[in-house]
Amino acid sequence: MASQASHSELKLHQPENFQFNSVPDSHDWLYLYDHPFADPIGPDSVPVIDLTYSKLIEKIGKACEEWGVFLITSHGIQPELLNQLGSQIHRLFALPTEVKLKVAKTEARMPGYGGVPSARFFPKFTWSEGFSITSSPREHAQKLWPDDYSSFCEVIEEYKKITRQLGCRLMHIMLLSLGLTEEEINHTAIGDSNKILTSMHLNSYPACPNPDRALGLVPHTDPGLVTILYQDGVSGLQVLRHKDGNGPARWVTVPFIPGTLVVNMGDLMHVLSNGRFHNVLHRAVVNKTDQRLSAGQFFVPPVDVNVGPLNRLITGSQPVYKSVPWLEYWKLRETLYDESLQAIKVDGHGKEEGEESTCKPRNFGFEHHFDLDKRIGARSNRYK
Ligand SMILES: C=C1C[C@]23C[C@@]1(O)CC[C@H]2[C@@]12CCC[C@@](C)(C(=O)O1)[C@H]2[C@@H]3C(=O)O
Ligand SMILES: O=C(O)CCC(=O)C(=O)O
Ligand SMILES: [Fe+2]
Repeated sequence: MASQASHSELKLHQPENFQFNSVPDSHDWLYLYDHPFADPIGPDSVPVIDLTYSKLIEKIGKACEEWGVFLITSHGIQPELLNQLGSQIHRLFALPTEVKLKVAKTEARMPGYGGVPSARFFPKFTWSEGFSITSSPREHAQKLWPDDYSSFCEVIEEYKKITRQLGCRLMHIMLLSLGLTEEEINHTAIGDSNKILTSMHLNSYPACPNPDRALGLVPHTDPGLVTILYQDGVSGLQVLRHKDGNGPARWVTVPFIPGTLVVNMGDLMHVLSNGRFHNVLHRAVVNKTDQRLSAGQFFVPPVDVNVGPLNRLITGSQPVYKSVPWLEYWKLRETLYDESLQAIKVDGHGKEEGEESTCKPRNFGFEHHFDLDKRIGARSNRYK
């Protein structure tokens, strides 16, 4: 059970409690315009890949290398299931705060209602609520809806099962695109799809009185292999685009296209591919009129598996990263955040030109107003 202290802190920072006409200082970000916003039409439009395409392997490989994110259509998940997922997420976040607090997280990485672990590296609160699901949601659902918890569980379980197969299929295609044979794929850390682990995180970004000043989700890369993201009708996900050498880094909005799902590369896919696949930096912004809902499904290998550049990719060339157990990398992420990849680089592979820390400067221009160490302390205490 979460302590009273964490309950009151969580409650204080839930946007639904804000009856203000403007964003309070605790949620007021200065850093939103660190990079310009791209025109989403033309060369800066996120690739959309129909999974029934011919030359699918090449198309997926290209999108992984050039973008690190793409939208998929014809993925085989019934629109009805996606609609049900959207309705259940809506039903969850529409519950009164006191009810949601019955299942508040006791720690950032635990399942339940609350924020995301990466938020503690940032000086301000985000305009969002979250709900993490690591195994079955049943125990929490029973507390939220004692008389009707099964519909939530059934939809989540079904969606998890189907997207799990989809994610494993996509990762298989990604490895084929890197030139691996079926035999070689079987010997990789992710060759056995039965061993892949997944977890889910549901997000609600309430409409915000001043979206130019608030952020839905802090800029981050996903630490694992890949993520499949469902968005329920409103766009808000932005990816930082700078890989094509064409102009300065810019935030590109991933459009909402009905029936599509977003796929993005995490740090481990970047490592496995010896830096070829782009672990895309992304964040979520909010808007003035609509609540936005999303659901991320995160794919990771078993904790004890060693993750390093694939043998096939380092024969004849230098590995860019060391091979480390996934658990070790995960711990590095917990402390170093956006500098964790740098920590496992093979000596001699310094920062690439143009490569910058994802959230630099750490104080986000708040140095005159803000003591970030205190904020990180306050945020971690929330889970104590
Ligand atoms: C299920 C999980 C994956 C996640 C950590 C968590 O325990 C709960 C939230 C998830 C999320 C969402 C935002 C980005 C992210 C990196 C974070 O800080 O929290 C991911 C996490 C992850 O992939 O580790
Ligand atoms: O809600 C979104 O669009 C982004 C979610 C996300 O990046 C995450 O949960 O890791
Ligand atoms: Fe993410």
